[in-house]
Amino acid sequence: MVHGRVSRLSVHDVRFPTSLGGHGSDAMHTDPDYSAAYVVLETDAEDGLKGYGITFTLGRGTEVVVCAVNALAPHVLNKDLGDIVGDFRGFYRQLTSDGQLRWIGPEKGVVHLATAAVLNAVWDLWAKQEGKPLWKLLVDMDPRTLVSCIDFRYITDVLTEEEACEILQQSQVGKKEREEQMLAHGYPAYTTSCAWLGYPDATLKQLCSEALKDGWTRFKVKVGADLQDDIRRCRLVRNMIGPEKTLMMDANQRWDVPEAVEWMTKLAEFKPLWIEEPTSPDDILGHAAISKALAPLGIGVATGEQCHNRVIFKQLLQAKALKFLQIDSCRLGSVNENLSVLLMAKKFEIPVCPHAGGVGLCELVQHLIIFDFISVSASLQDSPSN
Ligand SMILES: C[C@H](O)[C@@H](O)CC(=O)C(=O)O
Ligand SMILES: [Mg+2]
Repeated sequence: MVHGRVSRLSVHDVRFPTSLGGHGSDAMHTDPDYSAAYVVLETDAEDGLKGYGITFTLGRGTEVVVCAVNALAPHVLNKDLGDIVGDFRGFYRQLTSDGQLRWIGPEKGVVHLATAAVLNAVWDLWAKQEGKPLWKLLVDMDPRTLVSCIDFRYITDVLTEEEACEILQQSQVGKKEREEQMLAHGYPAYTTSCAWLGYPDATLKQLCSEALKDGWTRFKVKVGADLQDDIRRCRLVRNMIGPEKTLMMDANQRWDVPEAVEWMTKLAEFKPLWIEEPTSPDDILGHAAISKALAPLGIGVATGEQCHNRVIFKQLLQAKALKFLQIDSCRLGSVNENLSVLLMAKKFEIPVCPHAGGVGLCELVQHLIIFDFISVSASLQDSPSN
């Protein structure tokens, strides 16, 4: 039973100098310092449990997110945890509808990243008080309670609360077996760690051969800055991993729409499963055009790590703009909003392959994707997450 009144919210600016080694670099983020706005919630409960929540940021961006978290703090402080999670939809809406802060959103950008950090901490505290990891808290929750955490505003044209409940009800079949499967074998993953854009070929080769030895079968390569470099690097990786293993490419929003099609046509010989973020994350119709053009080449479009909210995901799905949907545990408004996107993806039969390239993201998103497999999608087809 959840209990306690939130007595303290602290937020820390945590940064790692990853840019020094080119770790995490891509065609748009050439000097990323992996960072996080790190929120800690304390309550007056005697158990002494704390809720920890983060949002992923890069370097100086963290300062701005920390300010936004502090601006949201009054919504959480002195609130009863039972009241928060008892009306989680209302609490989500309270945070995202702050009459002064929503002007700098709404439900997007810095203020939404801050919302994610705060709500991630609330979910963490709830799970800890229940004595379960987050995925298990979600898996064990009855469908009605689960959907009561979701704000359906702006998405009822594609997913109503009733439909969401039906999806969850239908997926009750085989749930126990899928949970056992996850506990025994885990969730399939891919690696991006061999082929950040700032790595010289020698590093790429060494990391790729180590990853092969470690048993990795799916590899993502950063592309988009220079075509000749991309051809050389993709050839190198494809030759090392062989024709059977999976290769993905990620352009991190570098191209215009026609450029994306042209560039990927030249990289098609390396047989990528997907091209990730080929263009602006806001360009829904652009993604749709790229998807249509690349489908005959067997290349799907993946996107989502910088997708602002459920509304943009809704439109990407409606426009058939993506073949792989990449939720991000800290970009959307935490678990609450991610639940709505998982359910929409199920309705459109699009596999979810979470984004996790960033500090803390792998640790967070594994809870969402394990829940997705057990309680929503019930499928591992086309679902490698990193
Ligand atoms: C800046 C980040 O490292 C970004 O490149 C991560 C990413 O796009 C991914 O993992 O995918
Ligand atoms: Mg990416």
